[in-house]
Amino acid sequence: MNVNVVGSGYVGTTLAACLAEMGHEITAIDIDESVVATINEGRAPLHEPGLDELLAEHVGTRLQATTSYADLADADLTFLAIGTPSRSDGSIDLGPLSAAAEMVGEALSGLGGDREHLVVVKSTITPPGLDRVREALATGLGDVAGAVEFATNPEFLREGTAVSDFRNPDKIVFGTESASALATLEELYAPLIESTDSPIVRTDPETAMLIKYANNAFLATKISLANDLGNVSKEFGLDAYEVMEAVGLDDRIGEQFLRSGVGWGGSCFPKDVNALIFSAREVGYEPPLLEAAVEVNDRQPERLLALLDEHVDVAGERVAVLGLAFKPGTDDVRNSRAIPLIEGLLERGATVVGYDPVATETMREVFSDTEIEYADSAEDALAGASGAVVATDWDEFAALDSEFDAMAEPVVVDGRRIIERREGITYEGLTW
Ligand SMILES: NC(=O)C1=CN([C@@H]2O[C@H](COP(=O)(O)OP(=O)(O)OC[C@H]3O[C@@H](n4cnc5c(N)ncnc54)[C@H](O)[C@@H]3O)[C@@H](O)[C@H]2O)C=CC1
Ligand SMILES: O=C(O)[C@H]1O[C@H](OP(=O)(O)OP(=O)(O)OC[C@H]2O[C@@H](n3ccc(=O)[nH]c3=O)[C@H](O)[C@@H]2O)[C@H](O)[C@@H](O)[C@@H]1O
Repeated sequence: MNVNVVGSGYVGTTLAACLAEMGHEITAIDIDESVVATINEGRAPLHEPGLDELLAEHVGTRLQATTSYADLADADLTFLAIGTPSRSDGSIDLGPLSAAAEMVGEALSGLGGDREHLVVVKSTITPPGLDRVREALATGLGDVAGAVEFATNPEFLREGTAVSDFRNPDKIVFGTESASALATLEELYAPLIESTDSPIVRTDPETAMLIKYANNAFLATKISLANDLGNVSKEFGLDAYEVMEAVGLDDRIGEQFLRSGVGWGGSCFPKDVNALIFSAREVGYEPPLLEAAVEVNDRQPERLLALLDEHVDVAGERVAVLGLAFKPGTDDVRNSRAIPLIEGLLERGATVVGYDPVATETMREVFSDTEIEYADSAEDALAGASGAVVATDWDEFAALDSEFDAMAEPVVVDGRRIIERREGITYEGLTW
């Protein structure tokens, strides 16, 4: 099939590359010229394992990127994979997605005769917000609004494993309003459905989006519960990992997303849980459990710094922050737990030295070189430091050993249970 993917971020680029891999003809559209140029060179505009290889294989044959909406109507369907960032009140900013929907509508307004087109929202957007996107699309379409159908197809991939998650989904959710829209999506995904046996959930567009929010809210709350129980374990002098490993053996609970520590970050859990809380309040419901999940998460970085305070007064001292990305495998620092840790250290008057294998450049946009130092290796970050805090569980941190010997005061507070305890360091785990 011939497919447009509007928005070439983590989701859009992964979608475009994986659909090309499935044999479809893809046009990736982004307003950012540098993103488009990078994709057309056969490289990913962001760090995501496996994506460069897929793009190198398919760009120029089954996939090309452009900033132009001009040929949109030539395709069978158009995905919208535009960001839906948080506002300060927790609601999502529908501006970029609505603007893109209107531009798509305008580009499709030339559709004539019996041509039909399906517009599929891939972005995560609360059910009440969908009408605004429908309206924006209809405004752009004008007279031919009837020739375009509307659907949602929420995405469940994780950053850092986006390509493999897309290829092996736990479920595929289609939110459609007609049998023909559903048939189009099933035809598009047929190669994936056949190769993976993934269960298909067929529902309406709004329910599909609430499934997405409920999914993320459940996972974030699961981690917050693990953190709450982890804090209790620590106060009892017990190891939360030993406890939760046993708890996870219960099939009804499951072993995943029970790793306690400095909490959840990223572009989605914080944004989506807060958006769900905001939307629930708008219709008159206060969701106490979701609010508590956010509160527990917000407190974890300060708990970590309080542990550091017990061992060292960091005012005027160098402190290493190991890991800047919100999780390993990505250069994304959006809502990374490293950010409140760095802020707390700066408030204490520390000189912060950050290190991350891939996220230094993205963190430079949050903290400039005048605010914090960036090291080229964990070894350089640790040298001369009077304390180290661990914000991201990059594998390479597990191998650190003699590097700690160069610290001025070898106090290590681990927020991710990645550092090996060893002789010669004062080691504190956040929940163990
Ligand atoms: N990042 C993730 O792991 C996941 C994200 N999602 C959801 O998918 C959506 C997209 O997220 P990301 O890919 O992370 O966003 P992103 O911020 O990485 O990428 C969005 C892209 O859209 C482009 N863009 C903005 N306005 C445009 C326009 N009018 N026309 C064309 N391009 C335009 C931007 O230049 C940018 O490249 C969000 O709603 C997010 O919640 C869902 C599942 C996973
Ligand atoms: O909607 C989205 O964007 C995506 O959000 C999450 O994916 P992602 O944010 O990429 O990463 P996760 O692996 O879920 O990790 C999120 C945060 O939780 C933290 N985490 C995760 C697992 C755990 O046991 N403990 C824990 O603290 C991670 O360190 C990270 O900061 C979901 O897992 C995806 O299914 C979803 O599609």
